[in-house]
Amino acid sequence: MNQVDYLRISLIDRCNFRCQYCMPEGAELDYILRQQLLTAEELLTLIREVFIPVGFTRFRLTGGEPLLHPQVVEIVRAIATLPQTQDLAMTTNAFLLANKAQNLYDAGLRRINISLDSLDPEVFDRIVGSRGRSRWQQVWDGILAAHRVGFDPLKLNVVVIPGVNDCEVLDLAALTLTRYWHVRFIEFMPIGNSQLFGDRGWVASAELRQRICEAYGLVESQVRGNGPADVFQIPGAKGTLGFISQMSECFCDRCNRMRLSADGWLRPCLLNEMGQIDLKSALRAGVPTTEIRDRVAQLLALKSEINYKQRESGTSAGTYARTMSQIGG
Ligand SMILES: Nc1nc2c(ncn2[C@@H]2O[C@H](COP(=O)(O)OP(=O)(O)OP(=O)(O)O)[C@@H](O)[C@H]2O)c(=O)[nH]1
Ligand SMILES: C[S@@+](CC[C@H](N)C(=O)[O-])C[C@H]1O[C@@H](n2cnc3c(N)ncnc32)[C@H](O)[C@@H]1O
Ligand code: SF4
Ligand code: SF4
Repeated sequence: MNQVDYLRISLIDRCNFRCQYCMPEGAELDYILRQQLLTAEELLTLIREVFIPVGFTRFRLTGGEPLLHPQVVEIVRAIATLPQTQDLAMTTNAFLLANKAQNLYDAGLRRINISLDSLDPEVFDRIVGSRGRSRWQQVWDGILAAHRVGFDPLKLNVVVIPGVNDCEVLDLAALTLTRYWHVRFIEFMPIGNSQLFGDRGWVASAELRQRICEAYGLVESQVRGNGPADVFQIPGAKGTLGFISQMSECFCDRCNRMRLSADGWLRPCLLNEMGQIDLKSALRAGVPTTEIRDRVAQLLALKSEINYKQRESGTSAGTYARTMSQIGG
């Protein structure tokens, strides 16, 4: 069994975007009430006294949109300075990044993954739900700021939606020719908007690789990371191309992660709701962290049984009580 040492932490379930595939405009979402959110202090207590002692050393801050958290820089600094932290990264939509990139870097964040689904501002705004105000330029400025500040590796996440942005795959791949950026194509999962999925399905990574290979050639490659991407490179390119193929392939047998939601629920598997435990309530009820640690260790022992197993390529993964933004995608 793989060692489970990677914790994806959702700092906040709210978001300033409304991506069609995640939390589409008009969808009724129950946001976590402020008093139900883990405080920064509670989060750091759990990391220091529960997660690190049971073997977690790699952390990713995600959401919702992690940059909306008012103490994001302080949280980064606190986790980055723990001697046991081997890796700390963030996944963000970059809308608020331009002004925060330097502070995050100075606080110890070194790598960042940014969602960028289109190079065409109109298409982008349609995907993220711009509500009449274009968002593309501000996101692009955030990416450039992250590059300038020195985040490395700097990865761009593209959820490929058939008929919406799949025609841009070659242009997005071409970003890696002259830049040290790492573009990753993600198979759209039916977890936030299954209606969109029902209409159009998803595009298999193998098909995208074929298209890119015919245009530019493609060889196997590598980039630092803890996730499920298969990494390739256009020969001679500065950056790499990653393919995250959760619909067409099963990478659950190499699963190395758990997720902590913004309200303190620990979730052993993204696609299976079994086994979750409420760490915040335990902490607030005064349960000693040594006992919470034992509960997490027991869950770790069960994780391989909970890992998603009902995968059938191309079919819906089921319906979920929580969206990606709520779980910490
Ligand atoms: N099915 C499944 N998909 C995942 C999981 N973790 C990440 N993904 C997918 O991978 C996408 C990219 O995740 P990122 O937040 O960029 O993180 P990562 O790929 O783990 O990051 P690196 O450490 O840079 O490799 C997510 O949006 C999901 O679509 C997982 O545990 N299960
Ligand atoms: C939930 S978001 C949270 C972080 C940040 N707001 C962002 O968008 O990067 C994390 C990642 O999940 C991906 N994602 C969200 N819904 C998805 C879906 N239905 N299928 C595949 N990936 C999805 C996003 O594209 C993003 O890369
Ligand atoms: S994918 Fe990220 S940016 Fe888009 S709605 Fe979900 S949480 Fe927000
Ligand atoms: S679906 Fe579950 S078991 Fe599979 S990689 Fe994601 S978290 Fe791990």
